[in-house]
Amino acid sequence: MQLQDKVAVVTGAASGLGLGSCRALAAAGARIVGFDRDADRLAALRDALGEQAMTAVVDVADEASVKAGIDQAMAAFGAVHVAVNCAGVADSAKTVSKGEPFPLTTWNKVIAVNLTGTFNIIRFAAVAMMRNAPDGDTGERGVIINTSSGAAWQGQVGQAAYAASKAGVMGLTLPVARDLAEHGIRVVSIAPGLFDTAMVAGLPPKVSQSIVDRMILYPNRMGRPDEFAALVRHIAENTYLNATTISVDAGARMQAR
Ligand SMILES: NC(=O)C1=CN([C@@H]2O[C@H](COP(=O)(O)OP(=O)(O)OC[C@H]3O[C@@H](n4cnc5c(N)ncnc54)[C@H](O)[C@@H]3O)[C@@H](O)[C@H]2O)C=CC1
Ligand SMILES: C[C@]12CC(=O)[C@H]3[C@@H](CCC4=CC(=O)CC[C@@]43C)[C@@H]1CC[C@@H]2C(=O)C=O
Repeated sequence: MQLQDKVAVVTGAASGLGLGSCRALAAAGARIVGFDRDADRLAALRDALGEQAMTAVVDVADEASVKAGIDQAMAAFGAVHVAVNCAGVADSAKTVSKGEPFPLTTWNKVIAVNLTGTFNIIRFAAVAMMRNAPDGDTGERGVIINTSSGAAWQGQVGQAAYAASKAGVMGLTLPVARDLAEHGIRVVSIAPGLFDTAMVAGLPPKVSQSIVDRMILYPNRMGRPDEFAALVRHIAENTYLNATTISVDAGARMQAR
């Protein structure tokens, strides 16, 4: 899809990979609709991108909030062509810790934001995309890009909920692409390795440094949000990519424990 003057909804837009995606899609000429639950940092995004962007405080886990956000995007820009799911949380706990089972509040939160939140955006964005005229050459009406994680294959200690949510994102990619193919809508997920964002800044430095030192092949550093965003842009522009999950992880391979 040619991105010039298209409308891209990005969740998790106030930080990290979502913010990087907003910048890259805007640089390609798209108008940006940034969703996040962090109102203050959304204001900074709007200030940076000016009239090319609108923002809305949206909780992706909340159906009514997502519907209202997509309605706002339609009212402001008249269409949705691209949806990028980056909103996510990484709360962790061991399956049993000090004799106590994994708190279900933590499980439910992680699944609600990472998995149900992704599907909420997919559902409402797809309805909006179906209203687009098909592209004259390709028949394309839209593209949906989700963020899974290397943890979908190789979750670490304490990551049962996070890894399950990200495996869920990977798992829905093919059936949703099948559902939407007849409407000219593609669905592709990305499985990032370790990227330098606020989420990773929340890890103990020893943990992130040990992943970088021992588990990343080359280049031996964390990824930058612009490197993730370059892949988002490529997926949006390359109409032949569909129904798959692409890793961008510098060859990260985790040890058993
Ligand atoms: N940074 C990394 O190394 C990796 C990140 N990921 C995934 O990439 C995505 C983006 O993460 P980062 O940019 O690293 O994190 P981040 O913490 O910098 O950004 C996440 C954004 O999501 C927003 N958010 C959280 N819950 C929300 C909700 N219910 N509704 C709306 N917005 C919400 C936050 O306010 C924040 O702005 C996440 O899904 C994460 O799981 C996956 C693999 C590696
Ligand atoms: C740290 C975190 C969860 C993970 O363990 C993954 C990491 C991204 C790089 C990875 C790739 C893999 O193949 C294995 C898993 C992992 C090390 C994730 C970034 C954010 C996740 C987190 O829990 C943050 O707090």
